[in-house]
Amino acid sequence: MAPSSDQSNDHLVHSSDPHHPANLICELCRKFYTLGWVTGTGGGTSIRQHDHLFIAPSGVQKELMEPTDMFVMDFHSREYLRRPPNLKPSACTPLFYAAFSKRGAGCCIHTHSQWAVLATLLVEREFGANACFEIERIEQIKGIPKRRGEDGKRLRVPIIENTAREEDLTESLEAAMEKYPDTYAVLVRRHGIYVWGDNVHRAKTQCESLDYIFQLAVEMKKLGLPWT
Ligand SMILES: CSC[C@@H](O)[C@@H](O)C(=O)COP(=O)(O)O
Ligand SMILES: [Zn+2]
Repeated sequence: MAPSSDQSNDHLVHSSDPHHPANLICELCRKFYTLGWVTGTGGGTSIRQHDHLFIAPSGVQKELMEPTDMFVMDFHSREYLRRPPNLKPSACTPLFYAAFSKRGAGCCIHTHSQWAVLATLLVEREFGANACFEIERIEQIKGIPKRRGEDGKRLRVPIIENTAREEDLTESLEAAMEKYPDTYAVLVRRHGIYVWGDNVHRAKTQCESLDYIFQLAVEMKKLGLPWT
C-alpha cells in the first residue's frame, strides 16, 4: 500500500517564519484565549494561503496548540494534504470553508465571546428572532468595512440560530452570506460569532472591533441607552 501522504507532509506546517499560517493560528489562539474567545476548546481560527487551508484540530485546548497539530486541506479538492494522527479536523471546517469559497476570505475566526452571545440574546428579546444586530453612530464601526452605498454610520450583523452540531450551521451561515452580501460576520444565537477578512490582519481587527461593539451594546442596554 502506498504510504499515506497526508500524514507525512510535515513541511507544510514547519516554518521559522512567524507569519506562516501554522505558526500564526497557534499564536492568534493564544491571544484569543486571553480575551475569552476560545476557552474550553470552543472557537478557533483558520487561514487560507494560496490553495492551502490551515485548520486546527477538534476538541483540543486551542491556546495550547502547536504548528504540527494543524491539518492542511487543498482548497479545490477539499482533500487533506496533511492530517495529524489521532486528531480530527475542527467541526468548524465547513463554516470556515464557506468564508474562503463564498467570500474570498484569507482568514476566518470563530469566537465564543460572551459579548457576542449576549448580543444575540438581547436582539431576540428586544426585536424578535428574525432581527439582525443593529447599532449606529459608534466610532468603532469604522473598524468594519462599510456596506456598499451606505455612509458607514450603521452596523448590521445577521444572526442565525444555533444547531446541535457545529457542521449543521453551514447551510444557514451560507444563506446569511447570500442575504447580506456585504457582511463580514454572522452571529450564532447562544453560541458566538464567525468573522472573516481578506487577510489575517483584517479578520483579527474586525473581530476585535465587533467584540468591542457587542460589549458596549450590552453595557448600553443595561444603562437604558438605545442602539439606534
Ligand atoms: C466547547 S465545545 C465547542 C464546539 O462544539 C464548537 O462550537 C467549537 O467552536 C469548536 O469546535 P472544534 O471542533 O473543537 O474546533
Ligand atoms: Zn463554536
